[in-house]
Amino acid sequence: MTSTSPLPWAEARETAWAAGYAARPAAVELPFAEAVGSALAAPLVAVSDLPAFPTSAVDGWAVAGAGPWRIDGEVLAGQVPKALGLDQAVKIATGAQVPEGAEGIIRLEHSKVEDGLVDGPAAREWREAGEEAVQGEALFAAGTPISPPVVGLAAAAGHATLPSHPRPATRVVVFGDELLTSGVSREGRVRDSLGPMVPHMLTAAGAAAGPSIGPVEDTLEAHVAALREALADADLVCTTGGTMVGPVDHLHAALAEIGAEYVINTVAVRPGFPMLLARTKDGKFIAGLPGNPQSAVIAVVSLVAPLLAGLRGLALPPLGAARLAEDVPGRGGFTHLALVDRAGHRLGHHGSAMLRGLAGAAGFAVIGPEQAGAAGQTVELALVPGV
Ligand SMILES: Nc1nc2c(c(=O)[nH]1)N[C@H]1C(S)=C(S)[C@@H](COP(=O)(O)OP(=O)(O)OC[C@H]3O[C@@H](n4cnc5c(N)ncnc54)[C@H](O)[C@@H]3O)O[C@H]1N2
Ligand code: MOO
Repeated sequence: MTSTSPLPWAEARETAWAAGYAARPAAVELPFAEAVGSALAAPLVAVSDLPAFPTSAVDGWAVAGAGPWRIDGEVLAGQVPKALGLDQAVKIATGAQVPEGAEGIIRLEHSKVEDGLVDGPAAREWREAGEEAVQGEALFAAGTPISPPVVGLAAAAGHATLPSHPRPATRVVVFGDELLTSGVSREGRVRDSLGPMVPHMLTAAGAAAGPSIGPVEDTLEAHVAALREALADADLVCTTGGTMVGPVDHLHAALAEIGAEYVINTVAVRPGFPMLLARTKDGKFIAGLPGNPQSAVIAVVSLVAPLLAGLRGLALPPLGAARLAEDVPGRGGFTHLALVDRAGHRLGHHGSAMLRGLAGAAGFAVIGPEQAGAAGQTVELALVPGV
């Protein structure tokens, strides 16, 4: 590991995001399923009025003139009604186009039918054309996150695709001879928990995550080969383990070997400080997640999720808030990311080698450098993608 001073945590988040944003792929028209989770690259404009025609809000009778009204057929949703004559009524379904000439609708439950005539209180119980939007109106500005309701509205407003930034392809490369992919941990060897877990977090953070690679043998040659294999079909490769200076920690040497340059090399955060972000000459990213499983997740939260947000054209992921139910110690000059539940209590089993606390957490309470958290205090909460 080259000797650089760890970057302050808040700055590391912003640096990772800015690197992603600057490298975001050109916006293209993407089908909804691929656009969701990105940001609009152009304003979303209504292709038609919304509703495109007056639409009944109730099941009832559309009427014209003075009652009682003579019943003349029915109009269902999806049909085009004929114009309504004076003193006539047509049975109408919720969502059906209101006939021209209609002056009111009587709700079915308020109507009385007798001898082919209907009577009851009529009101304008329909949605006017263009009530939600008029043709050509900008519904959302460029940069708006494409959430599921934005997709729904885009469909309602007549679109089939959205101009947005494609999901970055990602691969996870798991380093470590000591790792097992089946059975129980034994004889100095432990089950790989990161290969099965991290891709789901990447998916939740907006990536198209391919299957994990590894465990990779603890030699420099094997590390370099695995990195090259992963980079061949990924925009971002997340490695796990090997970030430190142990006898078989080859990540830094492998990065040098493939000519990658550091964007971030260590972050002033506990746990997780050996995390890093590097970039290859052809602009692909490599995130080095520490091997301790909770530390690896902290690297996803701190560097990878902001990077992916930038690559999708989104703003830096906002932090939530947590009201601490108990005191939380600081970590000197480092930011402390402390697992808390929804009530603001610290979770047991929160060691950096453990996932048990994380699995039941609301997120990481952020205790800044040279600070401590006090019971009752509201602090920022770093959210874990997919949790
Ligand atoms: N001399 C020092 N040693 C260590 C320091 C230090 O400052 N000085 N920092 C510690 C910290 S903090 C961390 S975090 C780890 C980072 O280690 P590496 O990224 O090099 O990871 P490994 O050594 O390969 O593994 C650490 C630990 O995690 C287990 N592990 C690794 N990968 C997986 C996986 N896919 N699934 C489950 N568990 C995994 C591995 O068995 C080790 O127990 O360095 C400390 N050391
Ligand atoms: O940074 Mo290590 O991640 O404290 O366990």
